[in-house]
Amino acid sequence: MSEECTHECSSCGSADCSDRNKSLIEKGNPHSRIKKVIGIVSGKGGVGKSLVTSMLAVIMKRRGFNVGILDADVTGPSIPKAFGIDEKAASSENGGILPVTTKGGIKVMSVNLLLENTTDPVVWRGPIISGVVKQFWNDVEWGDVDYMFVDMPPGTGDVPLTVMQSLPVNGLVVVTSPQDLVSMIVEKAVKMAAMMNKPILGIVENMAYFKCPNCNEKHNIFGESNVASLAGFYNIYETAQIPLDPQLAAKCDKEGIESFDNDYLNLLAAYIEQNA
Ligand SMILES: Nc1ncnc2c1ncn2[C@@H]1O[C@H](COP(=O)(O)OP(=O)(O)OP(=O)(O)O)[C@@H](O)[C@H]1O
Repeated sequence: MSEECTHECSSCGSADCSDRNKSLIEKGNPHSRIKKVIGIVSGKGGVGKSLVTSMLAVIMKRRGFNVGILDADVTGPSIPKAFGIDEKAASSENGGILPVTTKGGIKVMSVNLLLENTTDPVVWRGPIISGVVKQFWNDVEWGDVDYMFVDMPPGTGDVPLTVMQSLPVNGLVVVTSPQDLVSMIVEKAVKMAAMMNKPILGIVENMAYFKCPNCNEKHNIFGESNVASLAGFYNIYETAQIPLDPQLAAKCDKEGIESFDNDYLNLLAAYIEQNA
């Protein structure tokens, strides 16, 4: 328990109190049986968090598990597009919401599966957005899910904090770009995880290098990587690198992420299976 704890959870400002975090965990839907929850976080937006969430989900599905993706990035939802989902979420006979299942059998819930027009902006304040994420947990009938990947909002603000406190997150994967590593933005995400008592299962350095299709040489466009030293400093065992890859971008942006064929995240997925 934190030294600052006032034993009054509704007004106490201590973010690192384990009792407080436990008490805020949502119950979930009676028709959901979710075994492990893995949050995918980043220090800032646009570094490839949705891409990593989607790839890890696809790998776990290929390994034979029941997989779900809860798109908690409510103002910038990218998951339905990556999987080419056109349909809308339907209501269940129990009055809950049913997730949409991808071609490959992954269950997905995202605000874009509820909006009439997917290009409509979500202009909601933090507490409303946090409420939506809790509804995705409590009102969606997920059924059997071995691994639930949560695409978290970027940064260390109100909504990621609520997600970490409200969902029973077993571990986090931090996604970073090479520039983030230098600017220390990623360390804020790493330190937030420690404050919330959430283990970091791995760091993914995205857009780490470019491999020339002509000469096959690796180019460190943004300089030498220091992901290994950062991971060592914070005792994070597993690191992975994803290069800048136009084919991957095409799959992510044009509805084909389930057909990717690289092994960039295979070791991290195996580590998650063993340790989450
Ligand atoms: N390794 C990569 N190679 C090529 N393009 C990439 C790579 N990683 C991500 N991209 C592209 O960068 C864009 C942003 O990726 P993505 O949506 O996964 O980021 P994000 O961190 O989830 O963003 P946001 O925080 O806005 O939700 C996408 O168009 C994606 O295709």
